[in-house]
Amino acid sequence: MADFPLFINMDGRKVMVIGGGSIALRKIRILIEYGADIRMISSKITDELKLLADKKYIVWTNENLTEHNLDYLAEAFLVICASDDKALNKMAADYCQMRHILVDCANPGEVSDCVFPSVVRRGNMVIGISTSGGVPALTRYLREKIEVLIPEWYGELEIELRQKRRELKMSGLGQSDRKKYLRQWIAKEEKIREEGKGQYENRNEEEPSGHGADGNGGGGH
Ligand SMILES: C[C@@]1(CC(=O)O)C2=NC(=C\c3[nH]c(c(CCC(=O)O)c3CC(=O)O)Cc3[nH]c(c(CC(=O)O)c3CCC(=O)O)/C=C3\N/C(=C\2)[C@@H](CCC(=O)O)[C@]3(C)CC(=O)O)/[C@H]1CCC(=O)O
Ligand SMILES: NC(=O)c1ccc[n+]([C@@H]2O[C@H](COP(=O)([O-])OP(=O)(O)OC[C@H]3O[C@@H](n4cnc5c(N)ncnc54)[C@H](O)[C@@H]3O)[C@@H](O)[C@H]2O)c1
Repeated sequence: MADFPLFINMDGRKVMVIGGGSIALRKIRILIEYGADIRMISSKITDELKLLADKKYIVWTNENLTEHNLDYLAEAFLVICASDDKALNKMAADYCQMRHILVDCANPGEVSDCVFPSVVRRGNMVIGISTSGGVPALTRYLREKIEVLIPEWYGELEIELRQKRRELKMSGLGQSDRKKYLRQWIAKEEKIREEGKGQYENRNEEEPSGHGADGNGGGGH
């Protein structure tokens, strides 16, 4: 059965990552972009992860998870099982499921409530792509296709539309009128940006700080 796509506010949510290898690093890099409160448990970790711990992006517990210290997981919102010890990953996943803690296991065939999608991100606008764990290479392939269709300026457009929507709500217009105006506004603003592409890109060069479209969260993993 296909997975249900649910967009979760991860700001300040506790995530426990088990393992300190390449998969843990990949997941942690993604989670940092969404403000999660990241903990990692593993006695051996990569240099990049050590650097992230030193810079306080993550809190590192320098020991291995065992059946005796599974309570490290107790307060987590999400647990990522990314150790190379399959039996340990399974034990941790079972512990989490008993307690209704979300769990994502990096190994195929293990207990998993969720997977990481591939992401096209333009500011607050997020497109998540997944094959429900089936073919990650297809997920990436589709991400690369969709990225071409959605220019960076959609992030800025979303911020402008947010304000417009607020104004429309305060104007006392009914919902169906608001919907009509917003759709017209989106089409108009999109056209302006598409037609003035060159000009628009130059404008961004003059204002390197930009206006909130902070790019793609999916690439390079
Ligand atoms: C989206 C992305 C996010 C991220 O994690 O970075 C992601 N995988 C990405 C890329 C990718 N991963 C792999 C390849 C090589 C091709 C291949 O081998 O297939 C490529 C493609 C490439 O890199 O070109 C290897 C791989 N991946 C998994 C396994 C285990 C298995 O299933 O066997 C193996 C085999 C390991 C082995 O053979 O040892 C499993 C998972 N990978 C997932 C996510 C979840 C399901 C996503 C979905 O529903 O589609 C899940 C279940 C993990 C989870 O639980 O979250 C990221 C795209 C980022 C981007 O946009 O560029
Ligand atoms: N999801 C994916 O995309 C994907 C891709 C490749 C591999 N995998 C699977 O994910 C797992 C991790 O892969 P990797 O490349 O990061 O491996 P890795 O060898 O780079 O890292 C494994 C880490 O697990 C740690 N570890 C081992 N036992 C532990 C314990 N009891 N408690 C805490 N940490 C412990 C090790 O110290 C090490 O840091 C593997 O089992 C692999 O098959 C998943």
